[in-house]
Amino acid sequence: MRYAVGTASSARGVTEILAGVDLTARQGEVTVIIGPNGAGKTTTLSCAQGLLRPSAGTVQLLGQDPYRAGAQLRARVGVMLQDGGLPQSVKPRTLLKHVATLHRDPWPLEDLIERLDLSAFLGTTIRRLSGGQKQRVALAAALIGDPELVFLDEPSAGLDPQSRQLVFALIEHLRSSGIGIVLTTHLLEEAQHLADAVYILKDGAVVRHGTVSELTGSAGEQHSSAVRRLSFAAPRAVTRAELDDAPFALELDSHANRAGARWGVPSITSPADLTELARWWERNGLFPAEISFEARTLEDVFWEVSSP
Ligand SMILES: Nc1ncnc2c1ncn2[C@@H]1O[C@H](COP(=O)(O)OP(=O)(O)OP(=O)(O)O)[C@@H](O)[C@H]1O
Repeated sequence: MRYAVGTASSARGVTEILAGVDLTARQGEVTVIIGPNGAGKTTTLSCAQGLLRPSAGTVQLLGQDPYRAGAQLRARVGVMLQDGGLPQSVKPRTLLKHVATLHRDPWPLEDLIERLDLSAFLGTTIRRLSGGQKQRVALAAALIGDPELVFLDEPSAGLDPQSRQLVFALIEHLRSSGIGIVLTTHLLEEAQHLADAVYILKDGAVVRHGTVSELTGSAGEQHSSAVRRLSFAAPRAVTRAELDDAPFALELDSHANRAGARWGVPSITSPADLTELARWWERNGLFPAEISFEARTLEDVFWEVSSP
């Protein structure tokens, strides 16, 4: 699957929402779109699915223009919308059975029920389900046709940790079966865990894209690929004069208690930087109670690119 959207607009062609979205998603991969509220994630998915027609640019879905394509293309694609889009007065089993009959070779219903742990509420009217239960039914409805690719708009929003694990496992199963998955999420840990490719959208444009390791290794012009984040627990409060003497900007990670505070040093790029920091500890008699060292996360990159 490939699609590139130059500019998209509403059906009346008056509102420019996307300008600068060039995105390719591949079969057998999880492509994750992240970005602040209103960045254009749902609009990008709507263009890709053929629900909106871009006023400029091209969109290709499984080699076809999704806006003009017919039912045959739609049958190959699974879609889970942000608001669920489920009929409220039917029961999940009835709905899933019905959707299955619309497809030539549906996903075995009992297997999907088990994977998403739906059995306890299959006979309850959808209107009466909890948000997380509805979410899982919506995911099952997107998958029952055994699609070649799926679009999932915030699939884990509102799920409890157990249900989220089920959804993660199912997404990994889809990937290993060669299905393409395009999803949006606000959970950056989830994105980091699942994504083969990440696109960060801001104000209707892609501002960064790449694999998680590409993004966490190189985002931000001032950072080299060796950037790590070090944090340490100070044995006591650090004075203003000591802070002024520090070789790097220190960030307060947690508030001071009797044992001192936890400080972050975001810009350690070499052993020489570490030596300088250790000299500062030595000069000030600050032998840390604990030190940890972490690679930057997708969340760090997200904050860098989304801060004004
Ligand atoms: N039909 C429309 N007409 C006018 N403006 C729209 C339309 N649809 C979306 N927008 C605007 O376009 C922008 C992008 O919306 P979109 O729903 O794609 O964002 P999003 O990244 O999915 O946000 P969220 O994280 O809140 O779901 C928003 O400012 C929204 O108000």
